[in-house]
Amino acid sequence: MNPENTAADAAEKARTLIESLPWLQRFHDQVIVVKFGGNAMVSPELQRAFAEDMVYLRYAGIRPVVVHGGGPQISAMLDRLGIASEFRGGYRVTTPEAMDVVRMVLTGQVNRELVSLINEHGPLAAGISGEDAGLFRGRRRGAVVDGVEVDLGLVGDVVSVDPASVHAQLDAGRIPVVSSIAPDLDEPGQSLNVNADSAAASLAVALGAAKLVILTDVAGLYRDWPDRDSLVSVIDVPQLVDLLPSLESGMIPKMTACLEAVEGGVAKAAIIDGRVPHSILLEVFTQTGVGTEVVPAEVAS
Ligand SMILES: Nc1ncnc2c1ncn2[C@@H]1O[C@H](COP(=O)(O)OP(=O)(O)O)[C@@H](O)[C@H]1O
Ligand SMILES: CC(=O)N[C@@H](CCC(=O)OP(=O)(O)O)C(=O)O
Repeated sequence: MNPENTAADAAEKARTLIESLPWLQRFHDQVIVVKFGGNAMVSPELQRAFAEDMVYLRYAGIRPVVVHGGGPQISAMLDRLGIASEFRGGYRVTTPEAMDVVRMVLTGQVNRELVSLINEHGPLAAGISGEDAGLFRGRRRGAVVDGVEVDLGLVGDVVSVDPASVHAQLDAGRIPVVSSIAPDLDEPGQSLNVNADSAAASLAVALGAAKLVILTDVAGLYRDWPDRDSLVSVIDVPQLVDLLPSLESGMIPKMTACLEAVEGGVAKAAIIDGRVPHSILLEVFTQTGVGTEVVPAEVAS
């Protein structure tokens, strides 16, 4: 082996490590809410890398909070059970029969799997359903599709958050892993299906998070989807408000969530490619970040 190459490699590694110093300082003891989308958790390797990243953030002195999705996993279970389901405006039309499956898959399956993957590194993760300890309270919502109001069934928005249970886990040094189900404020005993991007934004605001990071299965937001040359690296709130009506399907709840988070005081929301292992480490610890960042107007201008 050439000793000069070895020295150059070592210098490069040291540069990469030291580049993280300002971010370690910036995010020390800060909450970062990470939304892990169902489409980003498609392989065991990606799930494993995600669990490692959460443990890495925790030992780097950051307070990660995970909110997970599971849309494809819910669809697969509904298919197996022969229950029809469709998406309107990016949201799943949820019948009472489908609601039982949504809750079973999110809280009973996906949440458990993520908790146990993180806990392979030590007893760090604690699963919390949005229904536990009054964490979320929801209200039914519809959607407007092509100018027409659509009934989504048992789909809700989070209208209030009591973050005490999440704070308690964070203060105990744990990594909370949250599923996006909310009790219906208007109908006791009824649960609502909340889009996980939207639940993550509500939680990020309530926790006063420094950042919301959404992992999905594309490199970020494309201005002219599906034109791969139109990836947006930074967009501010007024620009996003202008763009939102032209967006389609899964990007509608995602970008609405980023908007709500930043308008609610979260300094930055990022959409990044969860198919790239460890992409969140690059987003948190490097100057340039990856994917699309949503920032308040005064930061971008
Ligand atoms: N403008 C856009 N930019 C990027 N992706 C888009 C856009 N419009 C629609 N999409 C679609 O949104 C999908 C991501 O949303 P979704 O499937 O709900 O992901 P997740 O399960 O991570 O929440 C992408 O895979 C892509 O097909
Ligand atoms: C209302 C609504 O659409 N809820 C979602 C909840 C899961 C989710 O958001 O999962 P992803 O993040 O993987 O898309 C659903 O039923 O699929």
